[in-house]
Amino acid sequence: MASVTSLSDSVQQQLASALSATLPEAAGADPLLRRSDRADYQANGILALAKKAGTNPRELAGQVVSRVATGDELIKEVEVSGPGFLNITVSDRAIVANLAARSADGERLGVPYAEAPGTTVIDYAQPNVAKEMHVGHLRSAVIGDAVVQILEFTGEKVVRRHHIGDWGTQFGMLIQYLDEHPGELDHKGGDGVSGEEAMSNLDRLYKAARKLFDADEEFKTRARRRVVDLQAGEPRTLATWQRFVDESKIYFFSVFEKLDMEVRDEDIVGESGYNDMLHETCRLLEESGVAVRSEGALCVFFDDVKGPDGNPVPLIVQKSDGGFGYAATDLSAIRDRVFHHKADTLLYVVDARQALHFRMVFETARRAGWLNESVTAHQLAFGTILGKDGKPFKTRAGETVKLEGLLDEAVDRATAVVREKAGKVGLSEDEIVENGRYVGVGAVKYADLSTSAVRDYKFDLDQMVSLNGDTSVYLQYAYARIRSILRKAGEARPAAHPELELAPAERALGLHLDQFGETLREIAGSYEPHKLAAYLYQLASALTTFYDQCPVLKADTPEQTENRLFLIDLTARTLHRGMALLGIRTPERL
Ligand SMILES: NC(=[NH2+])NCCC[C@H](N)C(=O)O
Repeated sequence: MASVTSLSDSVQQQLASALSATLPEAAGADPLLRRSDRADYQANGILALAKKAGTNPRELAGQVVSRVATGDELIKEVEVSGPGFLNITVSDRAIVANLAARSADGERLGVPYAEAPGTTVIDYAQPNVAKEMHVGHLRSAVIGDAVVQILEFTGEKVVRRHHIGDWGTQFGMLIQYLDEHPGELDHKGGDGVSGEEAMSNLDRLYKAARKLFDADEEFKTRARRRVVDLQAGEPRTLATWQRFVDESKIYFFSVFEKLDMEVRDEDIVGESGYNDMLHETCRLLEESGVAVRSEGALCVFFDDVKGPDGNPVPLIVQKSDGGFGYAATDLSAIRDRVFHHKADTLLYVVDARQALHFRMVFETARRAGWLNESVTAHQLAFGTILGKDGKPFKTRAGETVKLEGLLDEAVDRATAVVREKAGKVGLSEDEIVENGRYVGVGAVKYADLSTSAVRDYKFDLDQMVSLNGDTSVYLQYAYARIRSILRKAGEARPAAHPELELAPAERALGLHLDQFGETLREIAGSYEPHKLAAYLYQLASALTTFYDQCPVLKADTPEQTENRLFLIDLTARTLHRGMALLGIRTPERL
């Protein structure tokens, strides 16, 4: 099936050609079409073009109007308004015909692929080995997953990278401790260790190792030696290190599963994965003069990065003791992603508090020539999750909040909400449990995805599972309600009736459905999934108005009923697809 040109794109093209026929120097100029309350669209671009050409804007607008073909095909009416705007109304027939073409396009709903898709490597969902995941990791996972889904839908080649923290000096202490207490990571119940048990094992071990490290000088020395062994790739040390990684992965996967999110083992390439590249990265930076030795350390300096004392704060690529840190790994990862994976875009879904690190790393890579105009890197920085009190989210004891507990609580609350209505819908206990899970996890994801990522937001479960307002469960109910009407009407896909006149609420719904592809196109360029959430919420709101004003099963004629069924069917499929792109399920019955 074929992709569908949106009504707004078609109108835009017609205006642009009328415009360039009227004013040849305006060829290729953008008529700046926007949705409008006065008509379907308003074009605001003529004003500026007329000024530039030294002609009267209203006159120019009038000439453009006289060149636009009007009728039933597409543009029904176009008129000059105000100082030189155009108000455009499209025909009912064009709306329904456009939607019918979308409906015929199966799963893609007429959404075109990007014209020139590229390769994006996206770095997201990157917890740390032997450490509990926190709410920041939740944000990275949820936002990153949505961006992956949206980019893949537009045809972009996406390489996923989970840059887990699995390397560094802290492993010396852990490895040494485990070698001295070999039973500590054994699983009591045999092989089938749960994620929770894995994490509590690791946590206990971490605390014990830390305690010994701080108290016992000789242990400290032994631990430091193991760091050297690890970096040298000494086999026994590596084997012990691997146990930490494996145990942590059991835990990570259990959390990702709870999040209802696919993470593939082969996409987990942690900091250790770049170990072999570190020396070469440093050599390249030093030989090109991008990095210089300063007090023994290999450093990159920036004019605009200074400490409180006014002295420059460099990016340290290699410490004076020869050790490599976070920056060396990230610079090596850039080389791998650009030269091996042939990426043209690198994305990093990481906490805004790491913005300076990434700014310095990206600038260093630019100076080295690894990044340039055609190979770019962006941090999709996200803000902090706050508690209800507006302070960073902590438990009462001041500890960071455990992710699993949070998800469990969301699911509990959601299950209660689902249960309340379950009788009316006739849900079985299994369905209640399954829906509770999809509604609860969806609530958490949607809350995260419905505000701009850089903003902090309050984690408020009551609000998140509320049936009214901008929540996932509101959208999920909108979907389920349509599905229930369609089931009542019989499962055959309803046909469109372009010959019918549309009510205002039908037009509004139809014009919004038409914008799906454009919304995705915009997001694929700006990496702002919250705009998809906003789109879907507006879609559900347009649907609510439609229900209020347009009886479906009791419409005036059978054709009108079928056309309305057709409209809500396409709405349901658009909701379903859009929510799936956000990583949220839409149960059939709720
Ligand atoms: N390439 C990167 N540095 N990615 C981000 C890694 C995030 C890091 N593991 C953390 O927990 O903060």
